[in-house]
Amino acid sequence: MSTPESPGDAAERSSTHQDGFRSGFACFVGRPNVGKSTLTNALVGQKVAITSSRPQTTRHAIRGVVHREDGQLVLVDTPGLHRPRTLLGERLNDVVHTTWAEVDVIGFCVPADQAVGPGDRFIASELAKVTAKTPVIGILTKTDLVRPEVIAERLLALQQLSETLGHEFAEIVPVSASSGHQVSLLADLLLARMPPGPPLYPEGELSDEPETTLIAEFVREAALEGVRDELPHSLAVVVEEMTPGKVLTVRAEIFVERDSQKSIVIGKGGSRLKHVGTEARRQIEALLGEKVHLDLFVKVAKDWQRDPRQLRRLGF
Ligand SMILES: Nc1nc2c(ncn2[C@@H]2O[C@H](COP(=O)(O)OP(=O)(O)OP(=O)(O)O)[C@@H](O)[C@H]2O)c(=O)[nH]1
Repeated sequence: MSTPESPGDAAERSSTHQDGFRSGFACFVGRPNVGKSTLTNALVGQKVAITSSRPQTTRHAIRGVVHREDGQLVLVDTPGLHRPRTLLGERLNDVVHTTWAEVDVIGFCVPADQAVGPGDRFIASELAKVTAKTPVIGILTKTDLVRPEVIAERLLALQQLSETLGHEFAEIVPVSASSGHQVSLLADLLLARMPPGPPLYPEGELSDEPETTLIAEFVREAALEGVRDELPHSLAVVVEEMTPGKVLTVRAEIFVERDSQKSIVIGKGGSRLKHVGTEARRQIEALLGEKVHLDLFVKVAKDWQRDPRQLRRLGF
């Protein structure tokens, strides 16, 4: 993983690409759990965003890069937009708004297995404030979960959201990230909205997210596994240190809000934490392509979601 090349490098590189090459940024918006991260992964073809069956797990704008013959699509994965109740909630919404203002196209995701509702209309009205000029593609996700008649019904309901959006959708497309149905069509439609330009990232780059952030997300995902009901959103992970050696040693701290949560994460005699470590280590090794020794520590940071100082320390 590296930073994008400098503009000079990009200009030089463009001469080796054919005319008509397009490149730019896209992001997906939608209620929590509608399948934005899964769709990002399906488009990129490798696990970069964190998926989970619980809402609000994507906290960072993780980028995946789709490399194609005719263009390059940089995908920005935002947190779920929600009505803010805590400082963390407000910060997450700011991240979303900033992202919308910067991208070339927005994919508005609505799941096929649920009716269009107030949550979707809320997002459409938020989008209306920012996206008068940005094309919005309506995406019906998870089409594998419902019958064709339902898909038709939902597509109609999705189209009607354009009234709240204030302008027509640039396209409307049903997809399934799980089966792969129409995923490459979606890539075509997104790419068509990119301006002409050279690749922004070297070939082979899939994610611009710093490795430490991805590693922290792997640990967080493993720590939440099986105890999501007890620890919905009160868990944060910071990678404190990565020390090269015979094996790379990674030291990470898991922050919880209360002592009771600390014992849940650790488990009887440390058994759960050990399992979390094994699971996260497997993913980190796959990411880095080398053997890793993972040291995990669990700490209590009281009410970190409401404390600006702690939020900064935890990277928000
Ligand atoms: N059957 C089916 N399930 C899907 C599909 N896409 C996503 N899912 C499931 O839906 C759940 C939520 O998916 P995510 O990709 O995490 O959703 P998200 O919109 O990124 O969620 P947040 O990060 O909370 O905003 C997961 O359990 C996925 O496995 C799909 O195409 N078909």
